[in-house]
Amino acid sequence: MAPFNWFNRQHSDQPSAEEETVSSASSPEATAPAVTEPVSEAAPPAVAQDQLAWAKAAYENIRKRKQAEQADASSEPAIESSSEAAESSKDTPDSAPVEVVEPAAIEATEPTVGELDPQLDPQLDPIADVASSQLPFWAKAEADRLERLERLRTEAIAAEPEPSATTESPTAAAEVEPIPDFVLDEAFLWSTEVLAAQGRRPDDVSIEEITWLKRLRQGLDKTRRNLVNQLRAIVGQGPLNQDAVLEIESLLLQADVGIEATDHIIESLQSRLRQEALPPAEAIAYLKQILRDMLDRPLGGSHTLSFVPEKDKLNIWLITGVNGAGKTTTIGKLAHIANKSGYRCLIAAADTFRAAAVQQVKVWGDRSQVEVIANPGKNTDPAAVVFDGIAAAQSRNTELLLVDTAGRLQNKKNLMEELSKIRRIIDKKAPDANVESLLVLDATLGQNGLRQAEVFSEVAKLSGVVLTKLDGTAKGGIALAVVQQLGLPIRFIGAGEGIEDLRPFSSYEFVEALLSG
Ligand SMILES: Nc1nc2c(ncn2[C@@H]2O[C@H](COP(=O)(O)OP(=O)(O)OP(=O)(O)O)[C@@H](O)[C@H]2O)c(=O)[nH]1
Repeated sequence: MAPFNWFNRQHSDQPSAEEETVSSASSPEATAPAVTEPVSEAAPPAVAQDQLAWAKAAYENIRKRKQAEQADASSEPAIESSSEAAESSKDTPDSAPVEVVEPAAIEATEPTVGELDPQLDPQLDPIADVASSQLPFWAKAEADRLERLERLRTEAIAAEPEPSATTESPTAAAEVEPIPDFVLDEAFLWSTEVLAAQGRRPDDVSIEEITWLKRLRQGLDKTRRNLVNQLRAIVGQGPLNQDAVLEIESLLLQADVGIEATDHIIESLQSRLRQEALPPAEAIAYLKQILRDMLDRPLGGSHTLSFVPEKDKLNIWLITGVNGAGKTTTIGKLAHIANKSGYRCLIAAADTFRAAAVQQVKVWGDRSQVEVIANPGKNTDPAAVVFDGIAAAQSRNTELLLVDTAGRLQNKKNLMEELSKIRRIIDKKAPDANVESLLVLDATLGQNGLRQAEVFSEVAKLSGVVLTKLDGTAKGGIALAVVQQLGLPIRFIGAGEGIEDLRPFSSYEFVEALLSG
């Protein structure tokens, strides 16, 4: 299965027709559109049924592609013993076999509604009386989703067997296995909802995309559970009032959203409240719209085409950030995507402060099969490395030159001078190049990361942010704080140490991962 590629629509920042409507009517004053809310937010049964059909089609398409790949692979001579294969699969975490969980076992691991919402009345058993209209909207949505998931498992896994299976005994059909590397769980259903709500077709969805969305959602799991549980308790009390809004304010601050972004969100909510009381489902949908508008605002308020290097032209991306934020890893991931997307790419190892940093960049260059331009001497002038990198790029018609720069914050003045000198070299040596200056920010640092970003934004003429480590303990609110306080767009997010664990940022997917329980 092809990894993420800049030229296919394997990510969702391209607005679908529906989403375009949303973004053009996306001012907070507009009523939150139902069309882009995943069906789990108490959608009418017909939409839920469509969603189930979509999920089944996506699962079936992925399974057919997987089986075709396996058939191709089995027709090639075996090159690894099973132990070697197990060994090699350890190197690429994404391909590490994920347990194939039988539907019954999935039942056991699927958290019940009570587990999801500890503050909820444990007597509530939405599955038992799903028809009951007395249920709060979120409990009904939860029950709908669990019911859909159950049907998805039974219908999708027991779906029509492949033609090869029908020629064998009738029992063969019943033994049609689920996709070996793929768990058909609640996160799968959520991922298909997010992709379907953005106008994607079930036949163009890949395992990588679903895996990515599951990992993003998992990384924000703790924040989401806390936010959603408490939000539901607040909005479940009826129309939002001022006390409720103040409770939401403290929730946002706990999620690392920061004062400025929180104030903006609260003001938007209150201005809507002055117009009319918000029913619970609309309150959460409206809050999502506010967050999406904030995240898209640095892009001019509407969706933008993917942030991709211009073909047949020199693009120079300066990668800045403090040591440990994930700069080198991000350079390796970007080089990998560029290489797989058919760009001629080069890396310039201009973080010469530590010899180990140059060596580390070379390791990622090998992994992504992209050449690294470096000066072996000690304490080489970074600007000289950039000069050599540009010269090499120009002589080879390179399209993307990734420049690893110094990350030390110890001395802001030196850092400023070094980055300014690099920019002067670029402006002089490659005046026609498209230059981006991306700050790599460790999302787990929360507000501390924001202070780092402010320092860099003063010295490095930043044009965007890469948020890393969203698979870790990040609360996620830093994304809103960065766009609100620095006015910088988030261009990519990293959610893992593997070379595939970087995707273009999608405000829609991020907000769904943050707020869709
Ligand atoms: N879990 C997780 N770890 C990450 C991610 N990105 C980077 N890391 C890890 O964070 C650590 C620092 O990453 P580097 O790329 O070396 O960071 P750097 O900014 O280049 O720092 P220096 O190497 O000191 O210059 C490494 O252990 C990476 O594997 C991510 O998205 N998720």
